[in-house]
Amino acid sequence: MSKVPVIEIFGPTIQGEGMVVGQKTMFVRTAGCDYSCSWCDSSFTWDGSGKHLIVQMTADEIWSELERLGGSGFSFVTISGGNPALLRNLEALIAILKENDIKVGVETQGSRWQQWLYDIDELTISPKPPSSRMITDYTLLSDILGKLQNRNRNQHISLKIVVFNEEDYDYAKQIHLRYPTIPFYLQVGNDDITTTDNSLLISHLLEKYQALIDRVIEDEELRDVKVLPQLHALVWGNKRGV
Ligand SMILES: C[S@@+](CC[C@H](N)C(=O)[O-])C[C@H]1O[C@@H](n2cnc3c(N)ncnc32)[C@H](O)[C@@H]1O
Ligand SMILES: Nc1nc2[nH]cc(C(=O)O)c2c(=O)[nH]1
Ligand code: SF4
Ligand SMILES: [Mg+2]
Repeated sequence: MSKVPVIEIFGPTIQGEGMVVGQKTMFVRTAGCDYSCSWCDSSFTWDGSGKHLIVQMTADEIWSELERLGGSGFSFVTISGGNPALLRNLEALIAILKENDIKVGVETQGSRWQQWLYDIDELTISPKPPSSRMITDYTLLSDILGKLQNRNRNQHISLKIVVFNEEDYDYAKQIHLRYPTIPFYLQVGNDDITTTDNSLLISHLLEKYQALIDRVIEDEELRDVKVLPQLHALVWGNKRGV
């Protein structure tokens, strides 16, 4: 059976971000990314610092670990990374999850296509703004979004842009104008991804959330938008595995 590089499996917890925020879920985090965002809060998946944590696992092994951790107390699994869309082999895991009536969410940046993206119930595509120092390939992004929209299944997709500054805000707006029919989320950027001082971090992130809300309120051009913090950061700070 084919294997995928897994760097952590955790939960049950809640989805802290985006369109299914608050959803009770397990997480499977795959290793490896084709990007290297300047502010990545999961850089251990790709920068070598988490190399010792990577385990090559079959779909059956991942399912067993999910059951061991979550028992029968979950109905949703979120696959994140790194970029899970680098891995064609995730097909087998998604099939097992479906067989067990588990809803599947995926977090990816819209830089790679896989056929199994059609089978994801809640798919978040998160193109990266200028502050990340990554360059968006709009031809590829449009191709991916076009495929997903044409299939018109029981799938929910959304665009989620992390905002750190005014340039990012403008980028987010431009993405929304390009793809106006796709549900659109703005997410507060966490610019202190190493601190362990939770009360300081939380008050800082809440201030940034308020500033982002204020920016949207005054903006008559941005109407159909949801503005969210990373809920898990407000509850647990920068703690890993939650
Ligand atoms: C770690 S990434 C993994 C999935 C995929 N590589 C991606 O970027 O969409 C999961 C989500 O966390 C967001 N994220 C990463 N670092 C962040 C930070 N410092 N502040 C806010 N969101 C962040 C990403 O934009 C993405 O939406
Ligand atoms: N609770 C929780 N929610 C999340 N939403 C997206 C996450 C991610 O790192 O992809 C994440 C995470 O790491 N934890
Ligand atoms: S695309 Fe996602 S995992 Fe990759 S570096 Fe950027 S935020 Fe991190
Ligand atoms: Mg995270």
